[in-house]
Amino acid sequence: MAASASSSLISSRSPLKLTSLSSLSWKFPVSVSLPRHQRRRASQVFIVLSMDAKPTVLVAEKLGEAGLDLLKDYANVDCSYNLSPEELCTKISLCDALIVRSGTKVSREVFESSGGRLKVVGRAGVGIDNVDLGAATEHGCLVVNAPTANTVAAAEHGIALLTAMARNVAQADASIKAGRLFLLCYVVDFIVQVHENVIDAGKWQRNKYVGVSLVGKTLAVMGFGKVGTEVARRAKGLGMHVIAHDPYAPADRAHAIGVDLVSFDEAIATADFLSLHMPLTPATSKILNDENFAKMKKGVRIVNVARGGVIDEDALVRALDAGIVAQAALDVFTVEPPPKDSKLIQHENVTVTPHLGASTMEAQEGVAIEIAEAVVGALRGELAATAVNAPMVPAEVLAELKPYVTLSEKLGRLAVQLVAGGSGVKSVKVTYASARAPDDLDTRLLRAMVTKGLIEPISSVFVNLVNADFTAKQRGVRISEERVILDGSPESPLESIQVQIANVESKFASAISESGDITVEGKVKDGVPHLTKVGAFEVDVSLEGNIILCRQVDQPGMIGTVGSILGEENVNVSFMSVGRIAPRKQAVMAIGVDEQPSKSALKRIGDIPAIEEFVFLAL
Ligand SMILES: NC(=O)c1ccc[n+]([C@@H]2O[C@H](COP(=O)([O-])OP(=O)(O)OC[C@H]3O[C@@H](n4cnc5c(N)ncnc54)[C@H](O)[C@@H]3O)[C@@H](O)[C@H]2O)c1
Ligand SMILES: O=C(O)[C@H](O)COP(=O)(O)O
Repeated sequence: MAASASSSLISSRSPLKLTSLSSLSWKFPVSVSLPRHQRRRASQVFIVLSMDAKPTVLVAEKLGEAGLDLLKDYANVDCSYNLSPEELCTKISLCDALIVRSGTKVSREVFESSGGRLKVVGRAGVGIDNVDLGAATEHGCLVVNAPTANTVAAAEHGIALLTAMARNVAQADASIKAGRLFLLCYVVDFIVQVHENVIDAGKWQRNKYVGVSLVGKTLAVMGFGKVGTEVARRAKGLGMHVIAHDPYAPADRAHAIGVDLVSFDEAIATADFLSLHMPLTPATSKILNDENFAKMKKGVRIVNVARGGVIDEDALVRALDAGIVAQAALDVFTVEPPPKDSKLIQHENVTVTPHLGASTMEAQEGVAIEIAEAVVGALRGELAATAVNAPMVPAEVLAELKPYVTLSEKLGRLAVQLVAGGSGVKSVKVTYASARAPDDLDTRLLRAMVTKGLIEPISSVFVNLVNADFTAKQRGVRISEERVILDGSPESPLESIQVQIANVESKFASAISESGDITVEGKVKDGVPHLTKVGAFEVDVSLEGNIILCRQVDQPGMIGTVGSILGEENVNVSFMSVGRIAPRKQAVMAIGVDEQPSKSALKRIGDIPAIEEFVFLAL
């Protein structure tokens, strides 16, 4: 860099306090109701809500009491079950959060109908296939789930179905009861006596319901995640030989419990029993189909407590009829509830339950607490550990990155305001200088906040961690990241962050660095973000309030001249700093001001003969 760039801090006053949120009206989300300058100050990493009124949480499916109590401590809770899609769309515009289980479709229309107010969708359970994640992300709505509390319940239900199927428990039970019901038709005692013996004998079908043993049989667990692992553990306890297929599971985790990971084809070809525990994704949709049933051992038995859509249900009926599949035990269906005349449901070799995998008292209490905590945390602006459509940043990492999060957003905000009207921002580079190893610094949050800073001042879009990448892409802004690895102590996560906008003109020519890009750089000093470089000029001004940048010929009295104009205009100066190339040559003066100076004040500054250019930047 050509500039030797000495930098001097001239004056410092107490930094600005953030605008209090308490005055903000609850009914209007901050992103809609506030003047932009207030909104910026109030924004948090994630979600912005006022603090003087409670948010509203719509609970659209039955949730355990403990979870409801937690929600009620923080929010107005509207428990409205069995809403039609239209009713849900109508209600949602009055809600900040929505909690569902698997029975409610949270479609694109729901997000569109929310008018931007819906900030969190909480899925009280694992599967999020009923939530349109793409639409949630586009609308900046966080989706959180409760991924752990029902794992054991689902695994236990899988084992219950496995054992019940192998021993025809459901069929035998239904057969005995059906026989007794038939009896009610007979009114004459005498006839009843006679027929009872006949019918009971007919339904007491000990030969028909001879089952198969589990011990020594091969169980293929398809999807070796939380539930699959618990099923495998339990099946080992039943003396089964357990293999698993999961393209993403680490082999050592499987080995640790005596399970071999095998290919899909090997799993389906060798299994006596298949237990399905993968999520429903485009890759797993109808993964058990005619072609794959044909590869299975004749007489295979299948348990599904994952999602109905992973089986081609018509193909399963064909495989059952052909005897390829001896039996199936299903808790989940492509359409829930399935049609009454479904051939699959009616099939005598099929055992069904109405999506009961997670339905134990214990699991439902656990899920309710897990989701209520996640939703309340998200509404408070905390990063959720169970976020589905945003990076999960552990609380301790977040605490450490907090000032850099603010710095990133403000640098983005400054950089974009330096762009001359008419030049489109297309290419932005963020450079992180740090002594930390690259894998020891998660920059996703910082990138998202630079994006927020870049996009919010020039659009009406509310950008947060959820929709930052999507929004940038949609606007054709390419954000690249670079790491500069410094020597020294990796104690603090970052030394500096630089934001460069390429191929644009600047309304403040001095902001263009040697690379030809608008360049601003900042550091965190004593926990406070500072602007430390503009173009080639080193400055030092705390990033609070607003900033005036002036380029001037370095000469005595400039600070006093500008300072007195601002004083006369009742504008409070918080910081002043001059970065110069060499004494008496070009210099950039950065002035931190609490208030926005009037047009006349700015004109008076511009009229100072030594000032060659200046710009006012709102933070
Ligand atoms: N019936 C119920 O009430 C009930 C209850 C809990 C969970 N579930 C469902 O069970 C499934 C598993 O839940 P979980 O909590 O174990 O989830 P999980 O994310 O912990 O595990 C899913 C596993 O599937 C694996 N996987 C992904 N694609 C795969 C593929 N193509 N082939 C094989 N494996 C693949 C993943 O790597 C992961 O290890 C989910 O669909 C969930 O919705 C149902
Ligand atoms: O994905 C899940 O968590 C299970 O399928 C449970 O769904 P449910 O909450 O509707 O019982």
